[in-house]
Amino acid sequence: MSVVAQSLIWGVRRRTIVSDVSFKVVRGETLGLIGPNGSGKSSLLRLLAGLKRPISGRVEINGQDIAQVPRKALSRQVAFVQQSAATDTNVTVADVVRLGRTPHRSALAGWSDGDEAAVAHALDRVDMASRKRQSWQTLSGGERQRVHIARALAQAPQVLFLDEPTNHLDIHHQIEILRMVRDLDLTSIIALHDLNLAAMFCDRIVVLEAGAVRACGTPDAVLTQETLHDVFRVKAHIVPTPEAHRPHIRFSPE
Ligand SMILES: Nc1ncnc2c1ncn2[C@@H]1O[C@H](COP(=O)(O)OP(=O)(O)OP(=O)(O)O)[C@@H](O)[C@H]1O
Repeated sequence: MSVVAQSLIWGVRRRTIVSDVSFKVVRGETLGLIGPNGSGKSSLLRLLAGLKRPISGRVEINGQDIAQVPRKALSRQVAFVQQSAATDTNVTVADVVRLGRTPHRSALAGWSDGDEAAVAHALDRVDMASRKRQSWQTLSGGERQRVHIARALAQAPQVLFLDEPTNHLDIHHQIEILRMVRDLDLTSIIALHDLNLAAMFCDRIVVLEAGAVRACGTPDAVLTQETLHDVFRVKAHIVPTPEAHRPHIRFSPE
């Protein structure tokens, strides 16, 4: 499914937090959202996922204005992995992932084999199948993050929004999760702080600065010395890699 942001504006009181943001993500694409702390990445993701209403502008998913789509129908299409999603503590890992099936169930239908298979598959994808009976409360931060991703996968969305999904993850699981998201047959938009991971796994990157789009394009077009200096206030060398459009950034300590 395609996602289109059209002149999105959002803010609180007199402060504009998302400032006239427009871009298009095509079906199957993995878009990275990068920017300094407070640049508006989470706010923009929430607008795109329909969790916040813009002051003006609109979001279209597959050509449909999401403001016109009923919430349950939207949650069959769109899943959102939040930065620090709260979860009731007195539940098992499998219970948390089962919640992902909610949009697909009617009040009358019981829990089906299909639901159970979706949960098992999602747990498998994030390498947590062996922990399904473990209490949520006893998981490490990285394991919780992987279970939240499994919940989103169990939702069987066509568009996946992830806010800093690699927070808390060790390097193996950072790479595994981003590789899995890239290879899923769906459209994904991921807020990331690690610019090298964004370069490795995103087809295109949007750079946000003070709520506005500063640059948008392939990793090599966007991750330039100038942008890194101006937006992130760091000195860096951009090292080409054998993979087209996917540079490696070497940060300079000075
Ligand atoms: N509901 C709100 N009320 C007031 N200010 C808000 C609200 N939501 C977001 N902000 C402010 O808007 C700015 C952007 O926040 P947001 O969380 O979108 O940034 P971010 O780019 O995701 O940041 P980070 O990289 O630190 O996670 C921040 O300065 C934040 O304090």
